[in-house]
Amino acid sequence: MTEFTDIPVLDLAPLIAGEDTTELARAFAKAYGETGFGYITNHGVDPALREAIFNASERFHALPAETKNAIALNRQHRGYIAINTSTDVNSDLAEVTKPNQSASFMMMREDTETDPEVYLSGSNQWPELEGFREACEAYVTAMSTLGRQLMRLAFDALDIKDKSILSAFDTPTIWLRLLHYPPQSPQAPEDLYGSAPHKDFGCLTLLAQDDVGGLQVQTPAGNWVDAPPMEGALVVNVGDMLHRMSNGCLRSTPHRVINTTGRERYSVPFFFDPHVSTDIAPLPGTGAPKFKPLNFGEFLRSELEAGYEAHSLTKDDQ
Ligand SMILES: O=C(O)CCC(=O)C(=O)O
Ligand SMILES: [Fe+2]
Repeated sequence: MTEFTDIPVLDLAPLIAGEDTTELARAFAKAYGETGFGYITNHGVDPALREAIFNASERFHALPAETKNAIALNRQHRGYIAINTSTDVNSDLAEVTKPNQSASFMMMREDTETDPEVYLSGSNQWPELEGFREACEAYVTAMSTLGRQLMRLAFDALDIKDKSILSAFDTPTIWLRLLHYPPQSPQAPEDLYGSAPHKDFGCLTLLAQDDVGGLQVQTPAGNWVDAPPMEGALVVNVGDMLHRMSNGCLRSTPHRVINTTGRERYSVPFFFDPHVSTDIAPLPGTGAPKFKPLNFGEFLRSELEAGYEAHSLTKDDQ
């Protein structure tokens, strides 16, 4: 694998303008084949939506603990995760013994009802906070549009002729995560993380971060490269499912957050994944399959249940 020292930048202007994307697709293949991370500029998302989501996040995290805990994370994986309650139990990248030094609000697709046949279907838990739900929904609408455009670009980059798989993203599985990282003491133990080393398990993550910094990306040689804030840009990375679909051509790269800046940090990852009924397998045209097919819903169930149990246990301990 090619070693890297910085995170590439991709200008999305031709894609957003509906112009020729041949060069962009080539740049995408290189960036995500080598680094698995990129800064996306000229992505077309209204800066006002970004401002509104950060404002909503700050107001949410400033609410009293009991108000936030009233909507604690449920089995549909929606709601509030308090600090010191989420340990990355599935991490095979580091021995993670201490819970993440961050708190978050998780929103998923807003379904009108919970369908027992569809894992994670349901409605969200909303706090009583004026304008909060509206800000989340408007942001998610814009990011879902961008997510679809980026998935198409990814398949172009892989030279996939039959793009019928795109219909798996018509009713996508999404998470909007409003993260708050308090400052960590520079004297904190080395294995205390804002977010412990992990790979994202889905297809694409579109991350907005404030101006504080703290995100780091691991190189093939095991070094950590900073992914500092870039004004107006989104940090986009590939997760394990797109890695499998691409038959290993696009990388799912480990990353972590350590916030020793002395400042509070807010970030907003948006996870864009296919419907839970989707079977994930190397796509035709990517060569002899290196991965066995798996069902996304079943995969999520095994991934999330372990985390949920660990999270509930920590909560009860407090
Ligand atoms: O806060 C960040 O910058 C990254 C968060 C992250 O990696 C995640 O939520 O998966
Ligand atoms: Fe992540």
